[in-house]
Amino acid sequence: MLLVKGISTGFGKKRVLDDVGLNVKKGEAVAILGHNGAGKTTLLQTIYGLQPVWSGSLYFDGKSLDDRHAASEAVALGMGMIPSERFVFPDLTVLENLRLSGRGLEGVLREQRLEEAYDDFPILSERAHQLAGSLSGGQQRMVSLAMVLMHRPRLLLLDEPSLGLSPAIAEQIMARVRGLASEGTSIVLVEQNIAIALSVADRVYVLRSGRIILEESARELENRGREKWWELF
Ligand SMILES: Nc1ncnc2c1ncn2[C@@H]1O[C@H](COP(=O)(O)OP(=O)(O)OP(=O)(O)O)[C@@H](O)[C@H]1O
Repeated sequence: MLLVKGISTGFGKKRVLDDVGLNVKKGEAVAILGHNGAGKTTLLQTIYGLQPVWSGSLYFDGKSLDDRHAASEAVALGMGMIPSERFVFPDLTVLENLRLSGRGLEGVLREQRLEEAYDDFPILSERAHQLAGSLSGGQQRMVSLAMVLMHRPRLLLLDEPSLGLSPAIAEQIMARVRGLASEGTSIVLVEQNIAIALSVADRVYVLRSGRIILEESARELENRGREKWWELF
């Protein structure tokens, strides 16, 4: 579904990603692990089209993304991204956020997706007419995910979805992400919390100073034992 071949990028003269390669199959969940500043967010942004590619190539669903012009093409291509910072319109209600995200969808389909969002996260139905900015951090994260899912992306990019959430809420969100993968959505997940990453990921890549230093299955990483995890970074 996604093939990243030897990409490099950065900011100004500073190189942040150096010859990074990875692949994600249909319905596969891949986690990107690494220290702060390793380049994980930059990698997601580059895949989504928010960051120019200095060298290397990206392929999505077998097609080259070399001639992509703007990140605004990502949704039409079938990508969705949830950044780590809050990503709702705080002065709009939950329902208005979801409807806004679903603009461009045909009316019946949009209403159907809305109902599915409420099925995924019943609390959003209860809070439909509440301003999104007044919700808890976890509920806002649910709104973000539901907004992105209005377009049923084939590739979902998630930047630290569990950050700052209680374990119960994080698990609720990750359970939905696991469900999406089992329904065929490909996932790229950036996570600081390795246990949470392993609860979703089939495979992991470790990024250090902008380079991939390890790729292995989630099971292999699990088998190393928790106490060995940090040595990898
Ligand atoms: N807009 C920017 N302008 C200049 N440098 C940036 C910018 N965004 C990120 N960087 C730098 O790029 C490097 C990688 O940052 P990035 O956010 O991709 O890392 P990360 O692995 O996601 O870390 P974190 O877990 O802290 O978010 C860092 O050195 C960071 O300071």
